[in-house]
Amino acid sequence: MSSEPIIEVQGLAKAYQIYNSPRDRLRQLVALGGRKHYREYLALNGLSFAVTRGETLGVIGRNGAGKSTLLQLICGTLSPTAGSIAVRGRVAALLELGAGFNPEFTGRENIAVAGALYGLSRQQVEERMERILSFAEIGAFVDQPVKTYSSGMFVRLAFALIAHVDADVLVVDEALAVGDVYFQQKCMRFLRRFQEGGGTMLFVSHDTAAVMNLCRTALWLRQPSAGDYVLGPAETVCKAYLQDFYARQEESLRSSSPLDAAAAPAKDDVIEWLADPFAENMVEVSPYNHAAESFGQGGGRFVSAGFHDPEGRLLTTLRGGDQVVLRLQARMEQPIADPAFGITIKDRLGQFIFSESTDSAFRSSRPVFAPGDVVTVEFSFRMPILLQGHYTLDIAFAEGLGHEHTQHHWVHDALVLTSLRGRLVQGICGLPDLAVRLSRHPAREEAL
Ligand SMILES: Nc1ncnc2c1ncn2[C@@H]1O[C@H](COP(=O)(O)OP(=O)(O)OP(=O)(O)O)[C@@H](O)[C@H]1O
Repeated sequence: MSSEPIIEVQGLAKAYQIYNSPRDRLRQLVALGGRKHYREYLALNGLSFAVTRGETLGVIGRNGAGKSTLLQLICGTLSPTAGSIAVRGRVAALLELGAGFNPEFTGRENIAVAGALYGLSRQQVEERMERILSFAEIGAFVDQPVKTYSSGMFVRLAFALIAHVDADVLVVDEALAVGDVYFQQKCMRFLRRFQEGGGTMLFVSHDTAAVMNLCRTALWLRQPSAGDYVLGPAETVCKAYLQDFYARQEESLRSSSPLDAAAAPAKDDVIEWLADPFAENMVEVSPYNHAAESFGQGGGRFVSAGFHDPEGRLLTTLRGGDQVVLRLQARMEQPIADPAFGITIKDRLGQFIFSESTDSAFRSSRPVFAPGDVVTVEFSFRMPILLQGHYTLDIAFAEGLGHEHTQHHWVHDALVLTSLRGRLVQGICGLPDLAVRLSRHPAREEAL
């Protein structure tokens, strides 16, 4: 990673014109003598920062703090009122995916036109066309006008293009929330590969956990109109942002419902609480996705995967904290010595929540499989409590011990777990069998 700044922002300001009525807007159009029929609102004021090549900068701020304005200025879709922006390289934006597509053109034609706008030569577009189209997974629709596409197909095509334009800088908004869970995971895999390959990224999110996970540094647009920004290590900036967020929340709570702490009655000396049924974490489980993206040498291939209860019944719904059995089945295509199975549950950011493998379990027994064998492996465990949202399960079948192994079949997002509700509001996962106990030792009563 070099320390050369790839993005340099100096004294940036952006003023919007605010009209009190449509009539004022018309008046302004015909105004003479420099009379103003609008107020100016400074969305950004005197912002300076630099991003070095290979760095990912997180941008956080409350609603209306100016995050989209900043991204659009960097992409060149807005021009600054003052200050300068220098970007040394090709910028691609995961903002309004597909905004530039012509609805009358086919997928193939749109890729050719948009690819050229991103600076690809005709030959490069031709060479990459099939890869882009297969990445987009839109099948025979590639030769249909994009106006006939579903919203998912449209977004996939636009994303496939972005993933193949060799961008130096990626500008990413919470656009990642678009598309289905498979598409989101594909996005995250691409972003992580882009980072590992030395790409530079600007990542805007309301989610501080996402920023801390993906970014080394962060910029908080605290009060941009007053030129108030915080720039520093992602963790420090996110902590300060959260502290401010809670301080504001407390303030608004205090002003809306004054609480007289002294008058609060303490009825019981001991309170015991066991996670109640209404706080149960319900998780839906999808069927095994036979068409899921995968890679590997193919010496053995998965044929099924599913969660079961301890009695062996296939589950379509389970609860965080339940004892479950994750059963995987694979058919062998060639002789296999030292097989290994692995599982990983990932959150929406593609972050590994937990991973397990048979590596230690098989180390002493060292099983051997023959071609045609159908092998079943079962992982039994207590399901962790999950936050609300989508999770996916990757499964892998490999050959070899420890780090020395050949991957035969790694299936991305083989199952989707949808956590519908639960008591958990933050963290990565929660504790099964949580119990809470409070004891109070009353103050000694004064002798009468
Ligand atoms: N075209 C516009 N005309 C007038 N004001 C605008 C315009 N676009 C944005 N603003 C104002 O500028 C400020 C910054 O808006 P911006 O959309 O950049 O914030 P944001 O941080 O992206 O917000 P959010 O998190 O809600 O998407 C807001 O107060 C917004 O109302």
